[in-house]
Amino acid sequence: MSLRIYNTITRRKEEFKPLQAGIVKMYVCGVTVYDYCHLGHGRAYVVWDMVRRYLQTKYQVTYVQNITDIDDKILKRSQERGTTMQAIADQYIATYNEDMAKLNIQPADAYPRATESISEIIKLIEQLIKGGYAYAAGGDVYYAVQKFPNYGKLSGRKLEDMQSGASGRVDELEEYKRYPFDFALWKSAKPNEPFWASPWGDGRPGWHIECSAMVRSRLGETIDIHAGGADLQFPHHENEIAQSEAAYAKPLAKYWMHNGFVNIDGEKMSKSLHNFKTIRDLLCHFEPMAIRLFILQAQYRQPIDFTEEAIKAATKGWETIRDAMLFAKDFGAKLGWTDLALPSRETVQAAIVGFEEAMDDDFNTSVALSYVFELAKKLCSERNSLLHSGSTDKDTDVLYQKWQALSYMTNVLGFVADSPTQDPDNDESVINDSEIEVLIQQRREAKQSKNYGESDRLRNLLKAQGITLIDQKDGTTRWIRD
Ligand SMILES: Nc1ncnc2c1ncn2[C@@H]1O[C@H](COP(=O)(O)OP(=O)(O)OP(=O)(O)O)[C@@H](O)[C@H]1O
Ligand SMILES: [Zn+2]
Repeated sequence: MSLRIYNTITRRKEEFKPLQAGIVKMYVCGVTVYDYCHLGHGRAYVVWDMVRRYLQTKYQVTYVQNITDIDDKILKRSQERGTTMQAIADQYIATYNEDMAKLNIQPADAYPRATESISEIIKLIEQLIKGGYAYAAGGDVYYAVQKFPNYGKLSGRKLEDMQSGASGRVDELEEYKRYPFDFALWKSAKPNEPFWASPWGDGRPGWHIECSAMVRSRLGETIDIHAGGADLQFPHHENEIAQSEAAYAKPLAKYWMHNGFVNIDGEKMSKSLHNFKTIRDLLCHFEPMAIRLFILQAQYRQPIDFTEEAIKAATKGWETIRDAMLFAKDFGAKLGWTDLALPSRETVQAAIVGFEEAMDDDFNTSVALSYVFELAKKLCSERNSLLHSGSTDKDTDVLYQKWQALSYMTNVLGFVADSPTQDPDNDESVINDSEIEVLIQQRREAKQSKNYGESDRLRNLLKAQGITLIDQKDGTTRWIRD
């Protein structure tokens, strides 16, 4: 069987055929950097990492993921903290990288930042104005959605229906818009905001245009896979299509992929709903690979309900996989195994047929994991007999083949069994002073907005990491390490 991918734009599973033989160009929409990542973000990037790893077994993959470092939310956070947008962005890019490394997500081949792509963005906007798809008004530039006949082709929304369902209100900051669903490509500078010079005056780019410009500059006019969370289908990806396809008259991407949400009590985990668990918080209680397993137990398009019990259950599952992965390290010498390196696909091909069929069926990791568990349980039962009686009555060559197949599959799914050796003086799992200050500041903001649940959560989070807070009479907070 060959790989089939559910393509959001055609609404069906299609055989995957890259544009150019042997090569895959993949672009994933990245985070807006103004806070710690939560489990929903973790899911998105674990899923795209798994897709990338599986594609890497057959193709040469170039994976680009942008960083949105210009945005109202980043600006607001920088004003609250009395610092610059860049300082906020740098801080949360660093914490993003730390969290994702713990989940064993491979770094992207490039992480273009919006602030570093301004000239490409301006060029693209100029091209859209020239083509009659965009208009400048009052220092802003808007995309005229009615000029793009295919508007709505990804999300299946029609402008007529959207219009009858809309209240007709126009954002007061976008007063120059001619039509309610037009969207900003460039926003004129407001007082105390960072800005860049442009042919339309000082200002900053809108969100959607950055991805169109970065796909073009990093990967080209048409790419193989464009991916992101299901909430990005509309308006973000719809608008990216409108921009890029109007400018270059070519499809932006051949396959559009979208991951399902992590929900809590039936609602999307999100910062704005205050119902989120940060990856950092979860890593205080759970092993990173248990979180990775929790995410991959579901097929990537299905919703996942977050509960602590479900991650506890995934922890048990992970321990079985981990012990089986470590089988060769623990017993290989005793059994006379000499080659403990990761096997090639050719070596294990016959033993991974079911696993690959599941992965070929739109990356069905839920079924693929059943093949991992089948082998892991067998290896763990041998592990028990080796631990208790010091020997096994099984054919050691057969056991070796099982271990090789398991190693191959777990590697494709991105699991690592060895906990990284830690230098106690440079232990990333120990919260550092600046991270403590950030959490104290967040707690102060939570208290100011009378969100006492959140302020208690932050106090407990710090307590769990051995940090005790002492509130002072003057409103400041001191802290000590236990
Ligand atoms: N609960 C979730 N489940 C799965 N994916 C999510 C979830 N929340 C965000 N994502 C995905 O994470 C990626 C980065 O999201 P982004 O930084 O834009 O945050 P966001 O969607 O605004 O999150 P929030 O709603 O919490 O502010 C996007 O692809 C988004 O779809
Ligand atoms: Zn994007």
